[in-house]
Amino acid sequence: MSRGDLGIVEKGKNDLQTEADRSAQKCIIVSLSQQYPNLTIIGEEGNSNSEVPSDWVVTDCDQGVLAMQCPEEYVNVGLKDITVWVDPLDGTSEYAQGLLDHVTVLVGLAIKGKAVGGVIHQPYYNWLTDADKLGRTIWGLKGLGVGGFTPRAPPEGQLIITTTRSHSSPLVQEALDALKPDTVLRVGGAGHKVLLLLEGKAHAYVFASKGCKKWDTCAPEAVLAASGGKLTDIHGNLYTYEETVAHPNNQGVLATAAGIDHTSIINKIPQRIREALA
Ligand SMILES: Nc1ncnc2c1ncn2[C@@H]1O[C@H](COP(=O)(O)O)[C@@H](O)[C@H]1OP(=O)(O)O
Ligand SMILES: [Mg+2]
Ligand SMILES: [Mg+2]
Ligand SMILES: [Mg+2]
Repeated sequence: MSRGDLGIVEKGKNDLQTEADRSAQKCIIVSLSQQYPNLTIIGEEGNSNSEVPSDWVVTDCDQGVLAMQCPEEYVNVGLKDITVWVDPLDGTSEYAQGLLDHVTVLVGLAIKGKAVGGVIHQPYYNWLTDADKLGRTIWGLKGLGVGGFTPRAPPEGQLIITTTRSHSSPLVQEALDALKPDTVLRVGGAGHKVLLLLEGKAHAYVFASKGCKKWDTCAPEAVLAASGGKLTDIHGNLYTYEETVAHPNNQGVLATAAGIDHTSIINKIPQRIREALA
């Protein structure tokens, strides 16, 4: 970004990759693989086993998190049960347009195919308002809770929905119309939208479209679940995250904040949309 050249590569229609996506992925994958050899890690930007500068490699752990009691159900988990899903830069389209606070870095942890843990790092949080306090890191583990931030409930008596700003379609709009929201917040990134749910700025995240992939939803799903919320496909089914699963989330995304009735929102999705995303 500061070099003035993002190194953009077009991977497909409305699907960019920048040098930041490539570099962040190398940093995360090399760091995790050095600390945990043989860990299965799947990153959005393909294989990244290349050399990286030594000061990119993270060799320490968060002592505050390590000091916590590991929930009983994870004590005996083996390395082969774990799949880590890395989205090194979520919200690339917005990043390329300079909407930097839409960007997050997502690391999701699945055990036997279930999304149970995740980190959502927002590197440019506060960039326009308080540059001295730039960035924040939110993590969650089902059974333990959310750290780095205190979730807040969305306002009662209204429905605020967050959705895509750069990947809309007539079907996406039709789903929103059916839900009759008071307000629609169109922002970039799956991580950013789930942060809006955690912050109490939106009640639901609705994306009745293909396009998101497993690395977009694994960490957000786990952090949201750790806070009491829920992320599923448009039919209300959980995605699974085992190593062999297909990457695309072809049945869309529907997520709700803690305390919001997920099923009642699912039930308002018109049949026509369900069939289109069957
Ligand atoms: N059609 C698509 N092609 C590629 N990526 C998509 C598409 N739709 C959604 N995504 C990914 O899901 C994220 C959330 O979607 P949206 O911002 O449209 O709500 C996007 O930032 C992008 O992740 P990424 O930026 O990591 O490539
Ligand atoms: Mg991408
Ligand atoms: Mg993404
Ligand atoms: Mg990405």
